[in-house]
Amino acid sequence: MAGDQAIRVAVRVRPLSKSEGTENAWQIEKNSIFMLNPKTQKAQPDAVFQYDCCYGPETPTAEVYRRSAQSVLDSTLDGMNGTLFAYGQTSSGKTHSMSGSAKEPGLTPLLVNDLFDRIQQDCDTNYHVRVSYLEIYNEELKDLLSNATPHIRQSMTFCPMPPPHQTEHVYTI
Ligand SMILES: Nc1ncnc2c1ncn2[C@@H]1O[C@H](COP(=O)(O)OP(=O)(O)OP(=O)(O)O)[C@@H](O)[C@H]1O
Repeated sequence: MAGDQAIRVAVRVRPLSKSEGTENAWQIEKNSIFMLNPKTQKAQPDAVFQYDCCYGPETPTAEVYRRSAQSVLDSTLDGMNGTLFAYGQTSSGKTHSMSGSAKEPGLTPLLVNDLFDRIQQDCDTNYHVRVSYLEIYNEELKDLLSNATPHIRQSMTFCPMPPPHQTEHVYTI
């Protein structure tokens, strides 16, 4: 558990695409999203949604990681279970936030790099790191690390390997 809550919910709003126009339908203030009246562009006080964190399009993934994901790693290294997942409709930015790109790495590579940095700093402890990568789509489970999806395995090069005497890697497929 990070902080005083077991579950924390953050909202990240992506930039509008060209087809979506230029006028925002919302406004972020602290941890709240206000829906705007389309005519007046003013916040509608009866349409306010509160979350643990709200991020607008200007917030880089590294900041989202620092404020909303790093504490999950902290808790996990303290022996607790932690889960970080993205949820949203198609095109809302899940892949951008979780996987990202070489230019702006997502929460997964940022967390994995952070994990191995911390493992490297702790010479007194043996760590087992297990990785599985699954997709559930239309109620079908796909193993993304199997030989059937080599392009995905090849793309997983973000993780620097620490010296073998410090860490044992067990890839559970
Ligand atoms: N915070 C952001 N900043 C800039 N671009 C973003 C951001 N979030 C998403 N995008 C862009 O919006 C588009 C849709 O995002 P993405 O593919 O991550 O959505 P998704 O939720 O994974 O969609 P799907 O469920 O269909 O796979 C992509 O072109 C992505 O680069």
